[in-house]
Amino acid sequence: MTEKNLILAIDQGTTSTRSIVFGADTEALSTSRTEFGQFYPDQGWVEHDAEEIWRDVVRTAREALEGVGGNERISAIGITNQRETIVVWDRETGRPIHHAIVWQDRRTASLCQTLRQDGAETLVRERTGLLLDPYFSATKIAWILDNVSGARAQAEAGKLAFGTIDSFLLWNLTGGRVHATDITNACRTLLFDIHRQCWDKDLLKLFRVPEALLPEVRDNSGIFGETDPALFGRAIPIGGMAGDQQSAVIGQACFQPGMAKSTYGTGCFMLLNTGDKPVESRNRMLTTIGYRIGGKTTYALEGAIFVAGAAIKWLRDGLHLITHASQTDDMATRIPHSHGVYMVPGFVGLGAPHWDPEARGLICGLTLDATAAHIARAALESVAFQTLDLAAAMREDGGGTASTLRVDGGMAANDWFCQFLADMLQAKVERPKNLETTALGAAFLAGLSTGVWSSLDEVAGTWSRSSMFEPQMEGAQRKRMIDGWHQAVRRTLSQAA
Ligand SMILES: Nc1ncnc2c1ncn2[C@@H]1O[C@H](COP(=O)(O)OP(=O)(O)O)[C@@H](O)[C@H]1O
Ligand SMILES: O=P(O)(O)OC[C@H](O)CO
Repeated sequence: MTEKNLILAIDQGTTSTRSIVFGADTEALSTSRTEFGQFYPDQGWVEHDAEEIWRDVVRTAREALEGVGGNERISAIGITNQRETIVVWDRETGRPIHHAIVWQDRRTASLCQTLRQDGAETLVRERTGLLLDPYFSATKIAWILDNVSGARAQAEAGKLAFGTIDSFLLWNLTGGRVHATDITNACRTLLFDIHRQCWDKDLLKLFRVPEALLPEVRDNSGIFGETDPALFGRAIPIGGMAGDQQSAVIGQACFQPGMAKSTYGTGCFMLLNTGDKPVESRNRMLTTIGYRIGGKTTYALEGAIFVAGAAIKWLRDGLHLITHASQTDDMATRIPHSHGVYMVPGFVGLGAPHWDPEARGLICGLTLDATAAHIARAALESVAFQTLDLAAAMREDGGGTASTLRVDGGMAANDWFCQFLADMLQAKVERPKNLETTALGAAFLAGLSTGVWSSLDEVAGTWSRSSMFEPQMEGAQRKRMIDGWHQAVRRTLSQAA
């Protein structure tokens, strides 16, 4: 019999869907990737077509499997996904009743504001570790139930299902047999108590979400179900699921308290492992579940920045200053300093630590000798400055100071950025050999449940570094730059900080 020691990881991100087959040595043997449509039906609204996402998942998975000669050696599938984005679908037909509402969407900002004024934030914070912000899922679910004709009544009658993207994919992969999610996705909905680790009736009432909509919540590693044989030629177990940022924690092997990773994709998400205790933040960081394996929960502190690589994408698609994201590396290197130009990429408001959905972006400090290179450099710098703000907040929260930050995601390929990040953080920045850390994390979770890897220690042993960046910048220059950044941020906030 052929040995089954390969894992198919599905990484369903905000702008792209990837399927990657990994070997037991963590090498990516075959990859298929596709970008998909972003819909902006109104100001601050962001939607995806969940059916397009599903078709892309099937196509890329089939292509990745073809790259390794078919499904014969596949032990399991792991799923990782953009978090907080919601889908509501009809249990009978499997069809979504509305486009997916994406984590970046701000349409429920005023509802969040009303709930805050009514004093609901304390309850939300205590139970979920999160804040009342349109970023999270609950208000988006309520929006669909209130705006799609007949949806609320159907939801109450148990005819509809809600899921984050992992759950929607699992439902479809299993031919509509399994309605489940994993704990890292559940804990981002605003409906889940991270201490008791269950859906919370008070929160369901607060957000007016009927319980009949909800999926079952499971550990990150374990058999969630088997694929419909019609999809990939045989039934394949789905052995692991996690939200993409937590999956990157696994892929970066940040298994010890005090270890931190930052993923630079569309947004940037920094997670610090805080061990088996949730750390409450005084600085508007999120307390979240890092992973739960074998019933054992590891918590994390998280700083969420909504725009990281998206600022570089905007230079390309909005301003047409560049044709490839990687050009920004050269542009930033060519000029000796930023010339006092700052960009605050508040395109969809600002996340941690400000949580200001009404803030908007700015570029400031322009003089006639500023060039495209200064703007490109300011965009890269803004992501490092934001990471610095997160690190400072986590330090004050007593979450510890990571002397080393492990980075991944598309932007982490940029050497100039990684060096500037090390300079700002005054910490070492480590880049792993495999930058597809998110997908690798999902592969680890799936492979742990089917015996491809036997323990987290074995997984940690596979991590290896490709580059290390150490702080070099002189103190006074660093301070000047950081002061300028904070002045620029103050100008973007909707209410003076
Ligand atoms: N060399 C680079 N320098 C700066 N930004 C980059 C570079 N390569 C990719 N990016 C940015 O990284 C993002 C893509 O990263 P990725 O991890 O694929 O994101 P996601 O999973 O959110 O779709 C894009 O927004 C792109 O602009
Ligand atoms: O698609 P990414 O990689 O930017 O990740 C999105 C996050 O999960 C949103 O919380």
